[in-house]
Amino acid sequence: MAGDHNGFALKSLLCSELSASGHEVSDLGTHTAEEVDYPALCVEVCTRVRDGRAGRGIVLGGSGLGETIACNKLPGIRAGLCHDVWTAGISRGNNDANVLVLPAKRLTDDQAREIVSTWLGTPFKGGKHARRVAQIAALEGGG
Ligand SMILES: O=P(O)(O)OC[C@H]1O[C@@H](O)[C@H](O)[C@@H]1O
Repeated sequence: MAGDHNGFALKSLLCSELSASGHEVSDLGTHTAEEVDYPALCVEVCTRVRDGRAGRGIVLGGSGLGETIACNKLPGIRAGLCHDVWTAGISRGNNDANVLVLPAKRLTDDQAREIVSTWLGTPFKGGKHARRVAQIAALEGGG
């Protein structure tokens, strides 16, 4: 997990709670409320997901838009910006998202907890969605 200055507080809360519930969690920063640039934090998370050191990644920002754009620049990363439980379920079930991006400025703690829980607990549906995920992956080579 990682988050910029906008996501720092919620990220710290979620890290603690996920750890307490038995998940193995790495907090990759930022560790203060001081303003930071988020792209490098996205790379830290996504690199671990790509090389298998992490099963999933979670990134928090203000809107989460910049983080989503940055994460999806890395081949093999399918980052979904999720505002609610519905989009969390779609991003996993249909898109096999391996990175969850949360808009910290628009979520209560409880909303964030519900989104993360749904996202972690929803399996990929496969079938026609696997075909589409493969078509997306092919775009990484220039289409
Ligand atoms: O808070 P500032 O630095 O203005 O903007 C950073 C935010 O801009 C958005 O794309 C990202 O979600 C990031 O958190």
